[in-house]
Amino acid sequence: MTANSKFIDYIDEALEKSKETVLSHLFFTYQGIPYPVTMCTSETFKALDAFEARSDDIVLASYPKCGSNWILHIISELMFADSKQKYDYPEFPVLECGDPEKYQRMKQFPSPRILATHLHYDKLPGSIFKNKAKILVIFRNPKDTAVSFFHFHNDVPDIPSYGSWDDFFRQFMKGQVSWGSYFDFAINWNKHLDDENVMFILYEDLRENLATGIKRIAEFFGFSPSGEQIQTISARSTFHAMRAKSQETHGAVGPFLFRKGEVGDWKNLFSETQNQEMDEKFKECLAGTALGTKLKYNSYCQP
Ligand SMILES: Nc1ncnc2c1ncn2[C@@H]1O[C@H](COP(=O)(O)OS(=O)(=O)O)[C@@H](OP(=O)(O)O)[C@H]1O
Repeated sequence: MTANSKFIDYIDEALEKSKETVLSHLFFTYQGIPYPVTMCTSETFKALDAFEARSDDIVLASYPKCGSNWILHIISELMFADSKQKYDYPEFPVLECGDPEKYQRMKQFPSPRILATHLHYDKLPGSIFKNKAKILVIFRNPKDTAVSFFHFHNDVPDIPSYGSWDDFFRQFMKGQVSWGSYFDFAINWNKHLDDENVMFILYEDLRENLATGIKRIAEFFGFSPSGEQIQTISARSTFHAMRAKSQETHGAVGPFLFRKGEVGDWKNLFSETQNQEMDEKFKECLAGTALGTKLKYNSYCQP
C-alpha cells in the first residue's frame, strides 16, 4: 500500500466528515442495521444489490474490530509473493463503503479483487454466492471486540466519542453501534460456517500461531508460497511490524487502528456486572452452536 493509495484518501475523507458529526447523528439505519453516515449511504447500498461478484474475488468478512486490516495485509502479502505485483487498492476495500459508482469502476479492475466487508451474512450481495466467490470469515471474542471498538471511537480525535465505557457497552449490547449487533452477526454466520467456499479463522488462533494461519489462508485461496515466503510474511504481519508502518499504510488513523493487538484487554474495562451480562448473552445466542465452540469463549472470555 502506498501513501497515495485510494485506501488512505478514503479514510481521510471519512475522518474529515466525522469532524462535523456528533454521536447522536452518526448513524442511519438501512434494512434494520445502523451504519455510520461518514462511511455508508443508502444510495450505495441500493447500488450494491446489482454488484457482480466474480468467482475469483477474495471476500473477507468480519464484524468491525475483529482483525480485517490484519487479514487484508496478509492477503496482499500472499498476492505479492505469488505475482510480485503489489495490490494497489484501486478502491477502498470495504465493499459497502464509498460512492454508488464504485461498483461500475470495479468492473474494470483485474482479478483477483479483494472485497472486505462487515455486512451480516444475509446482507451480502447474492452474486457472491451465485458466482461462488470464496469467503474467509474472521471472528474475535466479543469482549475484546467491544473494547477495541470503544477505544477506536474514544481515542481517534475526529471520531465521535461515547461519554464513557459504560455508555458504549450499553449500546454495543443493544446492537446500536456501526454495523449493528455482534451477536446478530454471529448468529447469522453460525449457519454458514460449513458452506462450500467458506473458511473460518479465529483472531486469537492467528495471534497464537501466525505462520499456521497464513498457510491455511494461502491454501484456501489457492496461493502456494514457499516456507521461506511464509516466514517473511509472518514477520511482516505481526502486530508490531504492522503498527510500525501504520502511518504509511493507513495515514493518521494508523496508530489508533493498530492500538494494542492483544487478547484479554477486556479485563481492563469490564465490570463484574458487564461480564455477567455478556456471558448471559453469549449463552443465549451461541452456547452449544458450532460457532460458539469455535470462538473458545471459556478460554478467552473468562477471568
Ligand atoms: N497484526 C496484528 N496482530 C494482532 N492484532 C492486530 C493486528 N493488526 C490489527 N490488529 C488489531 O485488530 C483490531 C482492529 O480490527 P479491524 O482491522 O477489523 O478494525 S476495523 O473494523 O477495520 O476498523 C485492533 O485491535 P485492538 O488493538 O484491540 O484495538 C488492532 O490492533
